[in-house]
Amino acid sequence: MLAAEGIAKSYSSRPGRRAQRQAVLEEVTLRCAEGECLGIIGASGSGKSTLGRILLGLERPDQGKVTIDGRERAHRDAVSAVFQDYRSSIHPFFTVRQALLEPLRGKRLGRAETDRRLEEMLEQVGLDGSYLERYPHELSGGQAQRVCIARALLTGARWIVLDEAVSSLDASVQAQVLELLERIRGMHGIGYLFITHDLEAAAFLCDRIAILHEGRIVETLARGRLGEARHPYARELLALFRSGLGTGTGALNADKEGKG
Ligand SMILES: Nc1ncnc2c1ncn2[C@@H]1O[C@H](COP(=O)(O)OP(=O)(O)OP(=O)(O)O)[C@@H](O)[C@H]1O
Repeated sequence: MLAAEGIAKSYSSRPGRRAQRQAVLEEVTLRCAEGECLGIIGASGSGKSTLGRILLGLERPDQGKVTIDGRERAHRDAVSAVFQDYRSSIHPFFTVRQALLEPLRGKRLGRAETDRRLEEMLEQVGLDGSYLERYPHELSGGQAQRVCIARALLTGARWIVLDEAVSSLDASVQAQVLELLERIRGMHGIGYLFITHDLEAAAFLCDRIAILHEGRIVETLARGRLGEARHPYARELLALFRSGLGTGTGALNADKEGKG
């Protein structure tokens, strides 16, 4: 179980000035079981990416803790990430092979075993061995994001933080990558923390959706129970979604609330 308990984080809102701090997260508590997909949805500036970085161990909270199976500071290897900006996520001078080798460093695999793993992983994300020698600029956005997903899986992590991981892709490519993520979750039993502003995408992929508003999780809803939201902000968000004014891709054919 990946858990965050009582997370608080603030930043200095005016660097150099004294005691001017902006509270970004307050009392955030969540749990994500292995193999579960927990959506974290909220407007721009609500603190989603900050929470993602804390879950990844890239930043430390001012208060609270992140635990894996009850242990603190165990998350560095257990949690991996795929970010929105797939282009800068892969070093521009690295081939796909070099990018995918990064998480295997220190694993002492022979050349043949390494190649086998890389090709197998590429196939799992819908590419093949012919992509190994390509550079990032020779990939489409969807292909580059598939490489980032393959790299996250090669780390052997038990959870992946997907921070707006499909948001920069065209609508039809978004739908393909979401379907890929769902398939991979079934194959690997890996958990996702799916950070998004897109309720349609979250409703497609996630088992539960936590609604972040002004740094607090105001409500967490199971996918089939989105209609039961009680918090005014959650109800507003869902009403926008239903009226088609939400930020959804419009590319998904899923039965949003009934699926699963
Ligand atoms: N390192 C930092 N230093 C100072 N302020 C920061 C830092 N990181 C984030 N913030 C501030 O914290 C708030 C939340 O930012 P965050 O990126 O977590 O929000 P978000 O919900 O992911 O937004 P978006 O959807 O626009 O990416 C913002 O007001 C942002 O300016």
